[in-house]
Amino acid sequence: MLKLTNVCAQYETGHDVVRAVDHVNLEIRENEIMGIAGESGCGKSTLMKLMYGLIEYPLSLTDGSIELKVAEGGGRHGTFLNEDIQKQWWKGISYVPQGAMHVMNPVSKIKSQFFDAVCDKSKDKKQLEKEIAEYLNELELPREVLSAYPHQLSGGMRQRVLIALATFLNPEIVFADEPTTALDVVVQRGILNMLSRVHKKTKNSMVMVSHDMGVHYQITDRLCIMYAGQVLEVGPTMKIFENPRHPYTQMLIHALPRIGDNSQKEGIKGAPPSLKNPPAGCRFSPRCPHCADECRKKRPTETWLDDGHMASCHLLTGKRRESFAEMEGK
Ligand SMILES: Nc1ncnc2c1ncn2[C@@H]1O[C@H](COP(=O)(O)OP(=O)(O)OP(=O)(O)O)[C@@H](O)[C@H]1O
Repeated sequence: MLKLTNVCAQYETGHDVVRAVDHVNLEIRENEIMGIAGESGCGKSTLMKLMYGLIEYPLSLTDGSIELKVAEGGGRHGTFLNEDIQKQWWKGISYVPQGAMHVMNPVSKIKSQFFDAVCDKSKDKKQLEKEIAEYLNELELPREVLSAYPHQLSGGMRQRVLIALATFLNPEIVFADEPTTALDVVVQRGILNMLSRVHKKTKNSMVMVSHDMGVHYQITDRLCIMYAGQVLEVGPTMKIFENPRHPYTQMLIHALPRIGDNSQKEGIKGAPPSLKNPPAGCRFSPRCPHCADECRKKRPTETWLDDGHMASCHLLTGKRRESFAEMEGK
């Protein structure tokens, strides 16, 4: 339903450009939760903005296309390209941005924020308020939040209100950017449960950006691993956790703490490259323990493995494939 083909996008910053997204191919399917993971600055939020059609200065799309197909129903079906995806905001697709406090109007009660977002003049206000209260109730939020200002709610409650606001009109795709960041683990679990509940009820698709692999493990169906503006691996989440194919993903997963495992966990040495002047070849090669000459020179192609699992690494192609498979088997 949402397809990115060879997408490249950059930010203009005075004299320089930051190539935040580079040749990305990705598909969001019906009724799935797709997770986007990677280190800070790898382009996760930018990719999400592009999928949401939020393409405005200093960000521009320099190559490729983003195509949204909305199914029949509600009089909003059709195919929308790039910036035109904005025509589907709220009803067709919606966005739960990072930082609930910053995106809500601090001087407006939650009720007014719902009325502004829903913006259905044909509906009687009392009826609309009743529907909103019923929806909040379904999501286990008290109706009293409607009379509150954002600062009167806790961080977790504000985030839940934002999710309710974004999903009230039953959009076909919900984008959530770091929905659990800066919340303690108990509140985090509540937010993840709420997202799962909305997903099960509406059967919509969700795209969730998080740098927290634990969050992806708990909630996503498929996972996309980004590094330095590129997609290194995509596949069913469980497959990626059980059998990560890209060395970067392997290192990310091996660095996760596990109950009963007291071994010292090592972080990934080095730092991601600058997106103003990224290295030729594989962008992970300066940090990769398997780096060879071809990795420094040539960008690896996408290699599709079994069951919709893709990784982009020279170890998965040509002669090195067999020796890598042998080494992994040991
Ligand atoms: N408005 C902007 N102007 C210039 N550069 C930007 C802008 N927004 C982001 N960038 C740069 O684009 C790159 C990708 O940023 P992006 O926010 O998409 O990464 P991210 O993976 O979401 O990071 P984080 O997890 O820290 O939010 C980074 O190098 C960042 O500095």
